[in-house]
Amino acid sequence: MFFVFSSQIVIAWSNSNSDAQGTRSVELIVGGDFVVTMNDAQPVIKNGAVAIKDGKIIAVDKKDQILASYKADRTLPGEGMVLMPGLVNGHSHSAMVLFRGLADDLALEDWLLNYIFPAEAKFVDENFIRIGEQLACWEMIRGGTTTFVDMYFKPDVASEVVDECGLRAIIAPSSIDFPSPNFQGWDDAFAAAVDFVKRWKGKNPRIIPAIAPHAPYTVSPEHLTQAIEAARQYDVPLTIHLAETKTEVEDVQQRYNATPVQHLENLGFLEPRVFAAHVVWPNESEIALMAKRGIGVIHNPDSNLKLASGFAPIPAMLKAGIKVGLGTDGASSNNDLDMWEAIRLTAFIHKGTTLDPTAVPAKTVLRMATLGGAEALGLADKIGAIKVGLQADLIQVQLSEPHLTPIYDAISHLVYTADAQDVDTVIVDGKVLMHKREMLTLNPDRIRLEATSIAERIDAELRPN
Ligand SMILES: CSC[C@H]1O[C@@H](n2cnc3c(N)ncnc32)[C@H](O)[C@@H]1O
Ligand SMILES: [Zn+2]
Repeated sequence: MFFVFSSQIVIAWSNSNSDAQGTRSVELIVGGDFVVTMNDAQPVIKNGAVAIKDGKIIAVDKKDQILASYKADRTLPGEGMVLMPGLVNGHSHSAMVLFRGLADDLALEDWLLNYIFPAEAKFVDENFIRIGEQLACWEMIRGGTTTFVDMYFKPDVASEVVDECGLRAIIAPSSIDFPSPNFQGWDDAFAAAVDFVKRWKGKNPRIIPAIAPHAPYTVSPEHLTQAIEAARQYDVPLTIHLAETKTEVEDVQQRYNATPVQHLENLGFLEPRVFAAHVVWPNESEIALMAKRGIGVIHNPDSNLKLASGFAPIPAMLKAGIKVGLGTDGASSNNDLDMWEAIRLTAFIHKGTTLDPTAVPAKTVLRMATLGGAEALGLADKIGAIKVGLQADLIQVQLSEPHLTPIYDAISHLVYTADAQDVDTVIVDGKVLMHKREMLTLNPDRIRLEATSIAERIDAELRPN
């Protein structure tokens, strides 16, 4: 009988009736042949499933058990698939996808100063950001990224696109001491960034505003201090490029008589709300310092290799206890937003540079791409694992392709073999953004057309013949 007086009684009734097929209502049940949770209490569940209500994970168990206990509006059983947390791209400049392939085979300083900054000054406007952000979100959803950090321009436009497509993002309008699109220099760029943070803080649970001074070699010590003070005042994350190249280390050393991480320490800048991209060239004492101060590090192996920046000492950072996540950087230094490639490169290059096959094992890399990234970004109380109470940011990865056959170990396949095209379904906050590889919140054909027409205009201006 259902004449009950509270929902608790309904639950008690349903639990006491072992034959009841799904008696507790949920929005969604998602399953997989392997559920890779990133939760040490139940690391991989064979034939598992997750029940989702109000966008949150409310149960994780064997599929039979979940189906017996919950009645869902929709079930995505995930036969022949892995279910895992969505990937966290901890560093990108999303709309730079429109500069993909524009300037290759250059070292960072040459690439940035002589090609990218001038192209941004010329071409970045609202339409560029809107279409670039849509293209980036399409690519990220297609490849299983559910949260990303966007350090770029026009944050209101970027946030609108993120809101519409359903992804989760930290939107970090960058401030720099030089003129940048729409700004004369630091003062107006930083004022606009702070204004964005004030307006967006707490506004949308999927969009977290942040402060982002570009780097120690492009932002003065006074301005770096302003940046961290604003991040503290508004209680938001702060992200920065740090110790990316040897040239930066020499430059900062010469100007401020300290290496880049130490320079930030001298300014009282380092604290857990800070996460730094790259950190390719820290010395031993700086690694210890970053661990002590609790800052996050985002490793971008594709970009560090392509721009010939070097190999970040990730094994030493992990050993020191630093929160390390993975990122792609912008698509102009990668040249894509594919986290699977970042995963695989991380797993491979550190074995090669240390001559130690255990330097960064598969499970550690997968953790960096999910929970480790969430920790570095300060979001581990919300995302990064399949665990009761966290937001339902999940992906199903198809295992039936030849390169994934046969399967002994799901984590091995995810790290050493799978790629972006194998992602079948993407869910953020319990909402399905892609299913059977079909985009549900973005229009790929229109985005492709508009991106192509922007690129044609850029090409005609840069290469008139
Ligand atoms: C000021 S917004 C962020 C700026 O960082 C630039 N950028 C992109 N990739 C890198 C990188 N790897 N290192 C430093 N700056 C970068 C972008 O082109 C943009 O001008
Ligand atoms: Zn970057």
